[in-house]
Amino acid sequence: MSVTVKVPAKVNLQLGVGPLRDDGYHDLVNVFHAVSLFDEVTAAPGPLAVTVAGASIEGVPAGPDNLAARAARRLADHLGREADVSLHIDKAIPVAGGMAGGSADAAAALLACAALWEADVPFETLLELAADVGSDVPFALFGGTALGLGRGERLTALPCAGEFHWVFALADGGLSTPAVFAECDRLRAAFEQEASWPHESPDLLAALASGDPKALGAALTNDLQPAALSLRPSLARTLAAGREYGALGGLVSGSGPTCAFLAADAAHAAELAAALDEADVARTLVTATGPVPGAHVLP
Ligand SMILES: C[C@](O)(CO)[C@H](O)COP(=O)(O)OP(=O)(O)OC[C@H]1O[C@@H](n2ccc(N)nc2=O)[C@H](O)[C@@H]1O
Ligand SMILES: Nc1ncnc2c1ncn2[C@@H]1O[C@H](COP(=O)(O)OP(=O)(O)OP(=O)(O)O)[C@@H](O)[C@H]1O
Repeated sequence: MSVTVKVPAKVNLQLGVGPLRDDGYHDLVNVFHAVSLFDEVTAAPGPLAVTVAGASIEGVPAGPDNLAARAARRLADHLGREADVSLHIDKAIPVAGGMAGGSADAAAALLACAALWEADVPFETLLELAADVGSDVPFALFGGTALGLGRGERLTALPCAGEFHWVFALADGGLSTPAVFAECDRLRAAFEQEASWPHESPDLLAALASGDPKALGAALTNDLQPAALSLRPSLARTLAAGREYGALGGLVSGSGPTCAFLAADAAHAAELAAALDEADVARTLVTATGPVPGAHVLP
């Protein structure tokens, strides 16, 4: 018997970063949006092991350090049982790309193990266990569009009308999330910018609620973008090309280096992806839609 869970990537529509906390994290105003790029995680009985397959999986640990294995151990601890599960990850979400691929696999592993072990774990408890594994993990269970406060783990669903069409420009190599947060702090100190408490953007929330892509494109913001650009200056060219070829909006996704561009509809997304491909400003271009549901067991 085995259980397979499908889990989406995310893009951050607003990422407001507050001051550094004593525990090494930053308080965030994090508007998450789940998009149709998916990993699949399959759990089967056996000694704890992780295998990974996919076209671009360099740097993904196969073994106990994989976030999926950490999630399985966290659930096993909670249930007071052995983490006797063999996990296989089929990866399509870019690695270290700012789209929460590892967090997605952790969320999928929690759900797959709960089903495999026939453990009746309430959704609220799964969200708490998810937050112990990483700040982005609860949202991968939650899906849709949501506001994340605290480290990003305190979630509230946001109204979102219709479907948005995205183009993702994937970069060569990843960026380390802690390094990008540290660069954000360094830049703020260097330019004597006081980190203020972020607030939800009313324009962004209104654009989501009305399903207006033009308004959403104009309201996208990411406080980590200057830090990602500082560590990876070539992203400035990618973002400029998106603007030049008519994206309704564009930004670095989370800690980067993936850049996300909003299109008016499916045809516009395909055109934009082709133009950016031709301009040679990214390793590869993929189109996706959002919002999509969070992690779920496949029949
Ligand atoms: C950039 C985002 O992807 C936006 O959704 C997330 O904030 C990152 O979430 P994540 O990858 O799950 O990050 P975690 O594994 O929880 O934390 C990794 C490291 O990122 C930094 N970190 C993360 C989240 C947060 N709110 N403040 C931080 O400063 C800390 O240095 C932390 O040690
Ligand atoms: N299942 C996994 N998939 C990808 N990376 C993993 C996984 N488990 C552990 N890792 C490690 O975590 C690092 C970051 O991977 P991930 O793909 O989650 O980054 P990310 O998408 O930038 O994350 P986020 O958007 O949450 O900041 C990888 O470089 C790898 O060393």
